[in-house]
Amino acid sequence: MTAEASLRAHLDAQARPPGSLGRIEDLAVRLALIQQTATPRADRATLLVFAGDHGLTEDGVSRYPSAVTQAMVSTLLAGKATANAFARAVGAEVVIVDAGVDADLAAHPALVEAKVRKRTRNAAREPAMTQDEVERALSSGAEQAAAAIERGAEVVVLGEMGIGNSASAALVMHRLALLPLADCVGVGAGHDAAGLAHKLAVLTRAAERSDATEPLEVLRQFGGLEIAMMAGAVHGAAERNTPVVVDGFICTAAALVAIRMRPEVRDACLFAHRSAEAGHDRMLKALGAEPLLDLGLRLGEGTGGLLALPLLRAAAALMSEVASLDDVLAGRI
Ligand SMILES: Cc1cc2ncn([C@H]3O[C@H](COP(=O)(O)O)[C@@H](O)[C@H]3O)c2cc1C
Ligand SMILES: O=C(O)c1cccnc1
Repeated sequence: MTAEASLRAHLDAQARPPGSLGRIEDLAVRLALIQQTATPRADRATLLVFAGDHGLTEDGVSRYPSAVTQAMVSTLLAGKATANAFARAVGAEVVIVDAGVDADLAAHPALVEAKVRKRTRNAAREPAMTQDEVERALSSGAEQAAAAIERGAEVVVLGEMGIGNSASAALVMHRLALLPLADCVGVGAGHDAAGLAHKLAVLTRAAERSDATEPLEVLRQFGGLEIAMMAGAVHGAAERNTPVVVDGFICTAAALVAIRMRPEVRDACLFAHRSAEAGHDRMLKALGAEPLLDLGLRLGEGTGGLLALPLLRAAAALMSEVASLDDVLAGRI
């Protein structure tokens, strides 16, 4: 019997009708296969929020100014952002990683200083990163995942904060999912119709600048420092048999890069939710992923990933805490 078949047989023998927990059973099996144990665990979770700024904001791709990134990083460090509230609600450690915020940030116990540079270059005019920068961001992201796992995390949840990053993610999706740019661009943090049309026009110019389709080059041309670090974190977690929870649109674009670079890491990725951002559903389909939740979220920061954590914990508990029907019927409980 394969590992998967024996895990399924274990669930089928439990004191309930076989298959009665639907996709929670699939999730339990996935967790066991990723962690390579019949008794997976998801109690200890770390949310890594990667923060970075984008040169593309110079051309007005976001409704909000770049300075909001730094302001939200301060808010996350003060424990007052939505991600902090959700992390407390579900029980998860929060670590903020400065991947490329366009400001000098004061030291803080919850802040990891990993700045590769202050913001990316403007991808509408030139490659967002150099080869050296993109490689440093990837390896730093892997190091952050490794450090969280070293501290005891059984699950890594990815999140991001970076004004303009839905534009960068749309370009990445366009090139790696091979979908028309208009199908990849959405309102992000909240454009009106004119703002969305302008964003598409700027990104059309960016896309005309390079015909890259190879994942590392797409990341270098169009990505962000926080997107590259999240891709590296997917690699770092997968290498350590640790499930990595993928949040919304921007996070999924990073996972797409990570998976196109190393297809085997797909197995470690758990897709938390279907974002309301236009394009996310198509990107999930391109990855063959069916997310756990569909709540109309479009925030980022890892908020959707945190909301999926209780499902992971229930699925892990299912594997090890439920009696078999044989034991129940034989009066052994
Ligand atoms: C106050 C505020 C808090 C946020 N938290 C996450 N995002 C989200 O919005 C940004 C992406 O949208 P765009 O590409 O349109 O700028 C990212 O920072 C993402 O995490 C926020 C956005 C804002 C304005
Ligand atoms: O889906 C997301 O993660 C998202 C959507 C819009 C803006 N920021 C994040």
